[in-house]
Amino acid sequence: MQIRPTTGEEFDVFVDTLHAAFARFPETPATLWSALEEDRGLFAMSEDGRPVGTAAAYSFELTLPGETVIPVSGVTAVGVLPSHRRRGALSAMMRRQLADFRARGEFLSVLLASEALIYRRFGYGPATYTHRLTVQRHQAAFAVPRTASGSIELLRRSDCGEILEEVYDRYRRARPGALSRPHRWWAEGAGQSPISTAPRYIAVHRDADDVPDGYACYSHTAPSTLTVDEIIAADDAVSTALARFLLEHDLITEVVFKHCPPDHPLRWQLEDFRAGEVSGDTDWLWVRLLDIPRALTARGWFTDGELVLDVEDPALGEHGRYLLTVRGGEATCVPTDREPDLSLDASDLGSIYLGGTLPSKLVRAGRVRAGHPDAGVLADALFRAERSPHCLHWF
Ligand SMILES: CC(=O)SCCNC(=O)CCNC(=O)[C@H](O)C(C)(C)COP(=O)(O)OP(=O)(O)OC[C@H]1O[C@@H](n2cnc3c(N)ncnc32)[C@H](O)[C@@H]1OP(=O)(O)O
Repeated sequence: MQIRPTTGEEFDVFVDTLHAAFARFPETPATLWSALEEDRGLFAMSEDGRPVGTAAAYSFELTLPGETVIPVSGVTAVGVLPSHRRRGALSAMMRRQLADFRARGEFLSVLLASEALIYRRFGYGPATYTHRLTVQRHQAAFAVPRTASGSIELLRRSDCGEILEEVYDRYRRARPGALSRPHRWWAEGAGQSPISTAPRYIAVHRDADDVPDGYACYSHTAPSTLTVDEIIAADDAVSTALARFLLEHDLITEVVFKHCPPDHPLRWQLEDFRAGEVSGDTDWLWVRLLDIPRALTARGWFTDGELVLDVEDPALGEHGRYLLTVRGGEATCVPTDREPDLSLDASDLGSIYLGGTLPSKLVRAGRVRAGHPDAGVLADALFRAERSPHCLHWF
């Protein structure tokens, strides 16, 4: 299967081929793909010279534990026509992408997986998680006092100017697992709400100096339901103020918070713990390390320690054993021939990298081999992040 880059003039053919892979028709909103980067698309070509598969990548920044911000490629728009599946088109595009990402000097790539069975073979592992929280409004009395000072203003999405972009950008730099939303996305209204300009109400929180420091994007989705696309806030106090605002909405029986991180405190703030029901617990960002020493030394670390990792990477045909040493928040990572504490494959390393998946869980699951009984919990302490990584950007 021949793989070739797309050209700027082929955007329509690219989107048509992608839509056919998903059995969608062109009425899918045109803005959904409008942030695609012209020079980062690939076609898989059939023998008779027709495009039968697509893949692309966005240029994002990802925040690592310790508030380090790094460039990453975000794999997207992957599709192969149903008539040409299981002949290696995806595998050929993935091989090409991994080589391209390394050539760009990147040491990490990320994606959102349409199905969980597709991407492990290419070295990606689920690394951040998200869930939906449905709160019955009439049971939602708070058990904790109000702490945020400031005010809330109600706007329509179309009247927000650059407020959302600025608030999101400050938030994402401090949250492990969060991706940038490049200006191009906001300018194009690309992707999903609130970047897309689909009708939404936006509750903007401003601090005591009137500077926006949080927002909630929501709409009325069923006769008495408010669905919240996202709450983005500088800190927990602002996030709670926005959640209170939504839960005080008259004529509403339930509020659905679509995207909550695993460490979301809201249920613990309510008098009635059962007023909030968790559902839709799912993986979100999948991570793949392209250069293990660079990736391990780039993130922040919060506990001193040493760990020998033996990593098998079948997709790249590579194998390495590394000594990771953390002292005072700084890590070194060098090849070693010491006996491994953990033996794992690249996708499981991707899963534990941001601190959102406990290594000991993967040991208990039988995915990762521990060299001695304490290895799993030792790795848990080492890999933990300052808070659970979370990503809510759709791409
Ligand atoms: C980041 C994103 O964009 S996510 C979106 C992914 N796209 C979609 O879900 C759209 C619908 N699906 C498709 O277009 C195709 O089925 C794809 C892209 C998932 C797979 O493309 P193909 O060209 O058929 O994959 P390819 O032939 O390279 O398969 C490689 C291997 O993965 C396996 N595989 C591929 N797709 C799947 C799947 N959905 N479930 C389980 N295994 C799969 C194949 O069996 C093969 O295994 P093998 O190496 O053991 O033989």
